[in-house]
Amino acid sequence: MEVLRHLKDFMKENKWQYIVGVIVLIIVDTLQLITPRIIGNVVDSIGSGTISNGQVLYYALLIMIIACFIAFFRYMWRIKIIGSSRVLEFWMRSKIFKHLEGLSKNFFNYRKTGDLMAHATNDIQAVRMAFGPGVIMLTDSIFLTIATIGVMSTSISPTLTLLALIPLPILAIIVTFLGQKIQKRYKLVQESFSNMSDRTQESFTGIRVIKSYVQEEEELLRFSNASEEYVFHNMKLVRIFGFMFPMIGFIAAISFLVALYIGGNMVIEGRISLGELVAFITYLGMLTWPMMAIGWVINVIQRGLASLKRINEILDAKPEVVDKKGVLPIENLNELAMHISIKNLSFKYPKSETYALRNINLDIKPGETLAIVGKTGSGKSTLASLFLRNYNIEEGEISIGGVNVEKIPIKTLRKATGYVPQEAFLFSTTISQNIAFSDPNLSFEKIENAAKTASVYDDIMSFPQKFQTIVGEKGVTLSGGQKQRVSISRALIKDPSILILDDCLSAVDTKTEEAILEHLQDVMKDRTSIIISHRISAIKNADEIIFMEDGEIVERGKHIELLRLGGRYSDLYKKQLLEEKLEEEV
Ligand SMILES: Nc1ncnc2c1ncn2[C@@H]1O[C@H](COP(=O)(O)OP(=O)(O)OP(=O)(O)O)[C@@H](O)[C@H]1O
Repeated sequence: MEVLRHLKDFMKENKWQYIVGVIVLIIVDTLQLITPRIIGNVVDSIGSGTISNGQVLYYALLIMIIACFIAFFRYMWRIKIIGSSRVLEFWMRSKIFKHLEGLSKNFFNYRKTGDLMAHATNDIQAVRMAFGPGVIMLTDSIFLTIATIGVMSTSISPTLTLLALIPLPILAIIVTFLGQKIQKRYKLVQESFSNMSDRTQESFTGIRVIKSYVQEEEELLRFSNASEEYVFHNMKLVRIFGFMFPMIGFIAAISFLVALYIGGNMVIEGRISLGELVAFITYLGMLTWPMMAIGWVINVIQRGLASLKRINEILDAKPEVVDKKGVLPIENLNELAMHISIKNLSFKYPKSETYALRNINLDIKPGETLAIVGKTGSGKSTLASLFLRNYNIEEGEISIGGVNVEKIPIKTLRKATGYVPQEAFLFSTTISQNIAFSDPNLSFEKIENAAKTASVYDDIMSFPQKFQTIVGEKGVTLSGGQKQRVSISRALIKDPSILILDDCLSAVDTKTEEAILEHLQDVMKDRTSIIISHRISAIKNADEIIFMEDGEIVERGKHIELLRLGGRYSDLYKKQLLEEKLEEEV
């Protein structure tokens, strides 16, 4: 089956678990069929007075031994089938996670995190249900139904079987129909739950904004609405369950009624024995479950397949940026001269019609610092992301030491690049682990030095737990500037050949910014730095400054040269000087 293509390896590895599980399940079903027969025979023997006390005890013990075997085999199929479905859940989760990690940045631009989380939870769970309880229900509904009906009609009475079974297909139809309704309502319950959780999380994350805008009452109302909606959908689900179970009981009761009335008459007429009627009624009771299972299994498998299709879509997505044929075996970027050259580079984002970069030409010699300034949306971050090969370059080229970056393994390039993004993202672990993210085995001395270079050492030492301070929700909330500096330390500890600071000093005051840049000059003296900033004070010492507008370089040169030019850069500088002066006066 096409839809199972991504599960081939799992099926190969676990095929025997399922085969053994299903065989054991069939053994259990068969054993279950023996007990009513024994009870029937005992009843008949008691009726005719042809059985002794010892024989009754013997049959009772036999039933007990069968029950023990059934218990043991039930344990076995549970381990084999339900256990394998849990392994499948783990296996799929790891596969999806690994696959997502390998996809290019563009994939995540168009997918909501919530949707990906849903695939990782609800969809995987639905597939697990199909491969666990689904397999059991399918086996039971096929085997138990056929075998029980077979035994009832061949060994007791085909007419009675036919008449007593008439209501049971209605049971299967009702369970199928209501099962679909339950799925729909269950989905609504899940959606309203996720909506309520989102609301709660957002309220607590934004509590400062809520309080400062005195929106507590309104927020409470919004939360109550979400909570009420959750209760409303849950009640609808409860109602359907409330209807379904008595309905099942009612239909099963009609079957019993038919069996008792017609079967009772047959006993009176001597066409079947009393023991056979007792066995028949027990078999009938056993049939209720597979009849319900038929209804459930259709839904469980339908849902599982739909989820598997959604998961397949993710697993079929191919990373857009990969090492192409002819990539050179460069393990360390330092094997190349660090001369970066950009020629006629133009770039459009995938699915975008407009150019984010137009005809960029640059030359950055080893050890030099390139600074990029410009209005928001002018293409600064885009240029930085192309150094990291987050996207494929379609027009023009970037080369390092004369080698086109497409010929350098992506891993080598990214390992050698220290990238600090605009939004400082820290993991919810210790500061020390955040800084040593690229290599957990780095010495503490290196971690300290990286923190010193990024001027965050004193801040860290002022926390009670120092470098062991947990960052984020469960720990200390770092200020924006502290986060930015920890994230700079994380890039510096890599000892990068190229350092890219993407407007990552915006939350740091001018003095600290100067201190960081001074330290960086020492650390990066033989390496290349690219600094993107809105603040001219941060970049005025750069070897080359480019001013970007609408994806183009509109001015370029050193600070002094650009001031002399009297263009956009010089205007921006004057504006910022004025702002600084005003701030000082205030
Ligand atoms: N993933 C994306 N898909 C499509 N267009 C994008 C994407 N990211 C950015 N853009 C567009 O590309 C242009 C350049 O964006 P970029 O982020 O490079 O600007 P920037 O100069 O770094 O801005 P800022 O200073 O505000 O960070 C903008 O018009 C932006 O809307």
